[in-house]
Amino acid sequence: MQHQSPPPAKRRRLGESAADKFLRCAKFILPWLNPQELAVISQTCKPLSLISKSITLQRSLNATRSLETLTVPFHNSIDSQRYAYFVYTPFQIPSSSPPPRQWWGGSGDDGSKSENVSEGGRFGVSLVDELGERKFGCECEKCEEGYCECLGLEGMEEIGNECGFGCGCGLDCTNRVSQKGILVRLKIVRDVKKGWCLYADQFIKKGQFICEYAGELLTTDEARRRQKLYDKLRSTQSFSSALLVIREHLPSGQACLRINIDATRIGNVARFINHSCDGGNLSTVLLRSSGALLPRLCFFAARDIVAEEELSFSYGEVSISDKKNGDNKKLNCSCGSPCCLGTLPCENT
Ligand SMILES: C[S@@+](CC[C@H](N)C(=O)[O-])C[C@H]1O[C@@H](n2cnc3c(N)ncnc32)[C@H](O)[C@@H]1O
Repeated sequence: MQHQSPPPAKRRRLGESAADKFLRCAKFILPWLNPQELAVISQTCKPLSLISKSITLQRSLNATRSLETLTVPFHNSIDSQRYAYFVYTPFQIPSSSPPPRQWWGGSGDDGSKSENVSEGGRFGVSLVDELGERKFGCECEKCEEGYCECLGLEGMEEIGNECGFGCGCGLDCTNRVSQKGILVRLKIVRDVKKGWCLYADQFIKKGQFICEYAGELLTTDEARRRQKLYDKLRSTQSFSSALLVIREHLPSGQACLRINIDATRIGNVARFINHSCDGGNLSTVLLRSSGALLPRLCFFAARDIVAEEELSFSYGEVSISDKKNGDNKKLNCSCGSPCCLGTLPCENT
């Protein structure tokens, strides 16, 4: 049998199709890479450099990886960092080590919401069994605006109740304002002193829901371990952590529920909200939802907020020990408010 080589034109087509396959694979794989890996691979050849550039652009256009209804872009006019890299979750999740990879910035990532967030997912740790049966909850089917007969308020301003997975009503219930994701236009802006900052990109009315503080739920031991690691990283390089500790005093007054949420590696846009010594323009509410084991920390507009305003809240009281902390641990505050204390509150984990 005689083997005939294809004519030159056909050979070129065969060559092109191998290149096409290579590019198709690259377009599939590169969005899974982190910025360092992307930078390395972009130096190997021109086509991969072009794909990396397009991924970087897509990433800078939407921090939410299409897991929210609205896009949240990055804006940076002060240095070359185009975006902040972290894994996006719209809700609290159990801690994950190592953090999973997440596809981000490929073509087709057009900013439209790609996945419906399940009710179970939104509540993180729920009191619903594996078959989805309610273990407890209420029978409500229709609730009044902001009120469900089944859920009595605790009488504490910063704690609220919403219908949830354990209720008979659906996601369109009016008593679930914090469960529909981010519905106000936001953007993430780079500042010389504070790093990334979350900004309003539209007028936001007082009382409107902004977002929840989403991230990994940690045990206290793990929170302490990570805080030590973050303090060390900060002492050697420019590094921002987003580990929040919430203490909820239970009605008995005898016990305190401690919740550690780390949005440093896995989180949502709330990880970009900076501290302000004057309390900022956001109020925080611990929201309990029927069927959920743990409350969620949610941000609401504390007053009318205009477009282009930075969103901020108070990270807590600045203690004398925060001010005395050695240079390694002490963080200077640049909130710019007239009552600025010059030091960021430091969580004593
Ligand atoms: C939850 S993160 C906020 C987002 C952060 N700016 C970033 O670039 O990712 C908390 C960190 O932001 C910085 N930060 C927050 N508020 C600040 C303030 N008022 N002044 C200076 N830095 C601030 C500190 O580095 C702090 O550890």
